[in-house]
Amino acid sequence: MPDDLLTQDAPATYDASSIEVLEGLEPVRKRPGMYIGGTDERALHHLVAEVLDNSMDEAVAGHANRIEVELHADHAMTIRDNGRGIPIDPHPKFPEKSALEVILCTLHAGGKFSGKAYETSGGLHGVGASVVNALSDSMVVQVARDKTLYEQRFSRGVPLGPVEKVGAAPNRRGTTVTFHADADIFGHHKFKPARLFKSIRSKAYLFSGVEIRWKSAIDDGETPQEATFHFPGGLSDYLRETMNGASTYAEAPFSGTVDFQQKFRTPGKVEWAINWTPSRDGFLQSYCNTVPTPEGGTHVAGFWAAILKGIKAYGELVGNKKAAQITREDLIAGGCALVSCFIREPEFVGQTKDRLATVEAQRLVENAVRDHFDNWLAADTKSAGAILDFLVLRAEERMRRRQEKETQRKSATKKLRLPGKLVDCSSNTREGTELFIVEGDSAGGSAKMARDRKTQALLPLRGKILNVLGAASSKLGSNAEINDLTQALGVGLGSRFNIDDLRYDRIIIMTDADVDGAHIASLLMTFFFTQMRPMIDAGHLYLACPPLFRLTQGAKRVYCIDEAEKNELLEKGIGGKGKIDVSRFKGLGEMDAKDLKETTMDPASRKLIRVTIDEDEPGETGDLVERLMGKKPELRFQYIQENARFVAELDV
Ligand SMILES: Nc1ncnc2c1ncn2[C@@H]1O[C@H](COP(=O)(O)OP(=O)(O)OP(=O)(O)O)[C@@H](O)[C@H]1O
Ligand SMILES: [Mg+2]
Ligand SMILES: [Mg+2]
Repeated sequence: MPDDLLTQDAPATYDASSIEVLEGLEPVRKRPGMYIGGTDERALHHLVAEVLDNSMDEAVAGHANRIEVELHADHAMTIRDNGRGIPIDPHPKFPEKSALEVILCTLHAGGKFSGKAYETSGGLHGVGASVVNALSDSMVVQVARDKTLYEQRFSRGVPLGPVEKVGAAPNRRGTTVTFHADADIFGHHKFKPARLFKSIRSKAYLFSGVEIRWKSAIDDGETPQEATFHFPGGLSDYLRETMNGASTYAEAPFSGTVDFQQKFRTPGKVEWAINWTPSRDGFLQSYCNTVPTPEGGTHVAGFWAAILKGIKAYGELVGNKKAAQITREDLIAGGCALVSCFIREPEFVGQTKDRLATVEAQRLVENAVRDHFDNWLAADTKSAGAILDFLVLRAEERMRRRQEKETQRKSATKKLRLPGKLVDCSSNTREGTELFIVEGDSAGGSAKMARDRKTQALLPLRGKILNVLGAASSKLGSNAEINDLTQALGVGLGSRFNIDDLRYDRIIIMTDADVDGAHIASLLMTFFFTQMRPMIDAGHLYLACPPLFRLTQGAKRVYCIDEAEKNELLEKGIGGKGKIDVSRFKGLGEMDAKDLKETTMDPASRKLIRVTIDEDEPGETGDLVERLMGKKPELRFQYIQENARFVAELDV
């Protein structure tokens, strides 16, 4: 599409009045971590993602079809699109300022809150552009609109002058942002051409309606200094490229696109591609509105649910009884998958948008993929058979391994000296067993009655365990609480840790829903992270989510995780008769066994959070420990709080 065609299509309603202001700018330079997850290399590259995402949003909304990304010799970055251009007319709320200035100098100013100017955008907070501006020692924004070229310059978030007309732009429109990251913030970190190249290329795969041009003045010896990306083949091409010639069970990947509008009468779509291979570990890369979500989220949960249900149903259809044993774990092991969804008003965890939290996405993606998968399996019986056999094999292997461990556990249990206060479960196999690490003895009381004796064990911990990050390893061995814990788990510390010795399937930290509880949980997580990391990697560590409130109305009883949920329910009503009675649990000990079981312990009704670590980014893990254990308790608490609200990775 040539530029002028796009110009004619642009609706007249996208102007300053579509930009809403919710709050003022200030803390970005003081606390960059809050907005871009740190000040390291990953955070630096996130600046480019923010500006590029804004151009991608223009493209996905149908207003731009070309984006140029350029890395200059001085490490400044330019991102240019041929979209509508950021509005430059005076903003209705601040008549003395242009919308451009409001957008770049105000947090929470944006055109993506209402869905009027954009339908399914990656941007949603109205924060990205202003954050990049605040963290750049120089930023120049040029807007070509109405045949005129406008420009405004900034330094560290402060305008150096008003927006000015700098020339004519008869055949051009769009936004050009050039910024230079502030070394006061990012220190010695510099842009890496290879990293930029990779993320830009993936953007082009995610939206075939855009052409992205890459240019770099810096030669790293491996990355092309110029390239043009346009991939009409979308995700299945991307998957083929990513799998890099590995042999696969299906001849062609199972891939497709479903338009939610057509199918469910709601805006958005999902695109996916998956194939299984014997020759490498599986992976899943997920995106929402072209924003990478390395930690997955609801769209990913929906995707795996569709695949799992589909393959099991197919197994039943062809009379393969063993298909019923397949779990999500088996699917993931050799499955290489890409999932990209576009939804309206996505909810992410944090400004770096690592995880999608929109509940709706799970149902939409699952339903969309499920139909297609059933048809695909039925149509290509050769591939379907090969995949089914492979997955059944994986399931059997997994069960055999577990069996071996169970036998080991039995004999290990006899030999082991178990701590006196451990309330063990009666099952003598590891499969399906859980250890609840509970805070305080009083909680232990109701937990004892609430537990399932066969599969649920309890270990009450008294007081706060040693702040192990500060302690030398030699001190660890002499700490009584830590000794009890490692004995109960059946494992050694650090290099002596062997995951096969683990005596339980799930280790669940269950602490009060208050600051102290959060502190203890973070101490424990840090301890596990530094001493028993493979246990976290293999997905054995969980946080329980005890509720904070109980609402009773006549015979009706409901529980709420936090203040917000309580208020919402009080407003909506809970469907009982008479007055609503609110009780707040000060700690686990205040809950009776029935409450505790129903809300926190019973696998049928509880919520659990699986503790995970983002492996991709080396900077990340350090951050986690720092955030959990650093000098600021409020950050720790925030971490727990943020995560405690997220319940997408529900217990099954
Ligand atoms: N390249 C662009 N073309 C057109 N409008 C833009 C462009 N970049 C930014 N905008 C406008 O500026 C607003 C603010 O951008 P900003 O990145 O600060 O927030 P956002 O994209 O709304 O949300 P997020 O903080 O999640 O990125 C956008 O909502 C959009 O209206
Ligand atoms: Mg944005
Ligand atoms: Mg903004």
